[in-house]
Amino acid sequence: MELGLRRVLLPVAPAADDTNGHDVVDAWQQPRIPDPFVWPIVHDSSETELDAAVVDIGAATRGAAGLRRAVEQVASACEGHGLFQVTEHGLDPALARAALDGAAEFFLLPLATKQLARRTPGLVTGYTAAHADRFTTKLPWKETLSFGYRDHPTDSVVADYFTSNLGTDFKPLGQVFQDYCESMKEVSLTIMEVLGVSLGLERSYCRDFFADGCSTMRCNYYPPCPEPERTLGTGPHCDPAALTILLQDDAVDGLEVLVDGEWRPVRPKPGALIVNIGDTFTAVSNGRYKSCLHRAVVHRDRARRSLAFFLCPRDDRVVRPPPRLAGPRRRYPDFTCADLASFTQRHYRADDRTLDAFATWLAGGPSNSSQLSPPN
Ligand SMILES: C=C1C[C@]23C[C@@]1(O)CC[C@H]2[C@]1(C)CCC[C@@](C)(C(=O)O)[C@H]1[C@@H]3C(=O)O
Ligand SMILES: O=C(O)CCC(=O)C(=O)O
Ligand SMILES: [Fe+2]
Repeated sequence: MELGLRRVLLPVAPAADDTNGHDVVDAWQQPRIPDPFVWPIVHDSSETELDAAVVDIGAATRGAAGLRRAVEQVASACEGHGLFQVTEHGLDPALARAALDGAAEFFLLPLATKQLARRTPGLVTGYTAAHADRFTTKLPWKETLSFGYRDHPTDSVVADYFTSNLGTDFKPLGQVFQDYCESMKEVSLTIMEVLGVSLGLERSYCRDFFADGCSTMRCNYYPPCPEPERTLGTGPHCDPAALTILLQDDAVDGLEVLVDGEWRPVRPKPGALIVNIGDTFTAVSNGRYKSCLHRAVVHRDRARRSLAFFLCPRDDRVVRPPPRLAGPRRRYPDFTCADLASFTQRHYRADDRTLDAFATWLAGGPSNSSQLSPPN
């Protein structure tokens, strides 16, 4: 879907603070990766693909038998590695294609244009090139564009984000992502119904908990890499959100999940969406469901794009397990997603132990700032 972005005029002069951005996009052209992109340890990928359950979410909404099957599948997946695939989700394939193509077009624009939406320090939203504005080591081999989504009766927050940050030339792309986020929100709430039932809760409990939530959409662009074995597109981590719905280029894999000490590639069924549990839902389930530990690898000769929709509750909603799940022992302290976002964006680089580090921080843990300031 050609969105005519190529005719977007460059701003007069790039801003002075864009050196990192230029250094990064220049790195994409080098024959060897610059040192800041070298990750000290990059474990090999397993030959064994992840055996991810394929959940027919459409059948789950049509009757008791479909719901029962879906509940069994998600319970088993979420008590294990925390990832499954969904089919019959209702996402219009043309809209999915338009979103992937639109993201592809955006990332091919001149850096100065992309930096019109550069990330504001302390926030998730905005454009970044390899997070070079935040970190100086273990830089991820990627560019990202992230923006917020919440349902609103009259505002189109995503469409407005694109036009207000990038200009009216981006109105068509903004509308594509507005429509995409609305679809993702509905799919995620349907999945939340199944997750709620699987935890023995009222079918509406989790849907209601997240219905007025504030979500984040992240577009990832992973350029071809001359030394893919020495770096990572996205390092090992658990998503801080409650649930992530990932759409990737059908033909270019890269997502991997740690299972039994192996990094197992995720090969989605064509048309399926990949879903993983995040830290916030681990807390809601009082530790019963596992936040999926995953990473993204890059390729020598192929670019890759992925669209991640992160479902979160309203910023100020207190995250705690319902009484039925709280039981005698609480695994995590009460928190809000505003606290968690502040932690990951200001104090700590989300990784494979974000939730535990966050709980320690909340409890006034080690004041040793070097332990919590973003590692360079
Ligand atoms: C809350 C978030 C922080 C990150 C984006 C996200 O919305 C969910 C995933 C997080 C992240 C991808 C985990 C790995 C490290 C990270 C720095 C990255 O590689 O992008 C994380 C994101 C971030 O911008 O901090
Ligand atoms: O690109 C991928 O496959 C994974 C991206 C991811 O994990 C993230 O953005 O949180
Ligand atoms: Fe992730």
